[in-house]
Amino acid sequence: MSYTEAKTRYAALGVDTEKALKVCAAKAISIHCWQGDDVVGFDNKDGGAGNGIQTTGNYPGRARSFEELKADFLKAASLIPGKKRINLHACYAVFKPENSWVDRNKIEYKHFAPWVQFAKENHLGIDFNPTVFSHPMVKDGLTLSSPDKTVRRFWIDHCIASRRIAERIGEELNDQVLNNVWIPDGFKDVPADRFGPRMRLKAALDEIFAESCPHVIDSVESKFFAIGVESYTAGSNEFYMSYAAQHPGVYNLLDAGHFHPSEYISDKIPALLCFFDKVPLHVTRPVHWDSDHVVNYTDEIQEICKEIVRCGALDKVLVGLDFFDASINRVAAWVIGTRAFEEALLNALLQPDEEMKRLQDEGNFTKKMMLMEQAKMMPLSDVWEEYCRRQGVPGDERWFAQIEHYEKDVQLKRL
Ligand SMILES: C[C@H](O)[C@H](O)[C@@H](O)C(=O)CO
Ligand SMILES: [Mn+2]
Repeated sequence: MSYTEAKTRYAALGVDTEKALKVCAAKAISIHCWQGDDVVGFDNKDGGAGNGIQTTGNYPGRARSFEELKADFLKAASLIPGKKRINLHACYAVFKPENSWVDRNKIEYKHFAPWVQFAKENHLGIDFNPTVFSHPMVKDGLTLSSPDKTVRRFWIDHCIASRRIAERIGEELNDQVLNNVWIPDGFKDVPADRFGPRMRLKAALDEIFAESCPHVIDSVESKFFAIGVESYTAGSNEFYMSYAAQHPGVYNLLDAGHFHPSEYISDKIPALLCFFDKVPLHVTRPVHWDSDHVVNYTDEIQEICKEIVRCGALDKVLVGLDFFDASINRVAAWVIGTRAFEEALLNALLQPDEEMKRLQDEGNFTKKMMLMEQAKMMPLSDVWEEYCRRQGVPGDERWFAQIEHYEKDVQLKRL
């Protein structure tokens, strides 16, 4: 079927494909830089991801420097339709002879100015994160909730420094920058004290968020469990949700992989939208105990996008991606995951939502179900191809040939 025929088919359901194409293209997706190098960063050359975070796989061609990461990111971006931001972690500070290495509690805007230049050159927004892992100051698995004052001080100073950097990035780009705090703190086994670490974390957050940063949107990211912290995490969902509810301007970030395996963030989005004017997300694909597989076009990704659209919340839900897979080509992983999200977003924009809501409110659940099922059979792929054509990227699997060439000509030469 051609786009013109698809347009007519959708119009019969009351769906305007032209509007969907425009809205989809305007929604910015924050693409995480850390997929390109297995969350290693530039501030700890001999180290890798650790102390609360783990990447598995040994596929060749990992980006090892600022130049390589930028090149890989641009290659991926050239194959992805839609508006893009780049999500940076503090461990991606760019150290140069004139801006030599400093520890994380001493980082400054100058270490990220090269990223801002990159963003300006490529029309990207930027988001930011303090890096509270992969560092010797993670003591006994704890950071901001540690009983050791020196440990807490180090990480509070790092988070304050990160927030100031995010503020300056926002000033430079004349934009709002999401600055998201995630910490790995928790216990493998049943804790003797669950309250103390959370009270220390609460006090640390109060210090971190004390300064006014008008260009920063603050968020805190909960996690239910991880390998090595199976029994308890200090930053649980209830903890951060309550913190955000009491601190206007701080938001509870929902990571799709950080909940009980049968809990879905698609249902949490409309719940939070009843109370918060922003809902930041980490879109990822959980598989059993792992929270960070590459996003695919799954039922839950489709539901997440449907909720964003149905709630009229495209401006309120801040979409960031969060996956890292070192077992496949890392640039392809970016492209597959981000395109999958874009496909799901376009699909969500093509649903006959008004009609289905009306049927639900009238109690006509039979017809609502019929329409919901019918919508699954609509010619999404023709609209997708048209979207990609207008965005100047391949609509079908032909993008992959470009990755194969890039792998051969660039990535494999890094060995
Ligand atoms: C690198 C990210 O900050 C990290 O993935 C975090 O967001 C997370 O989800 C940890 O599981
Ligand atoms: Mn996350």
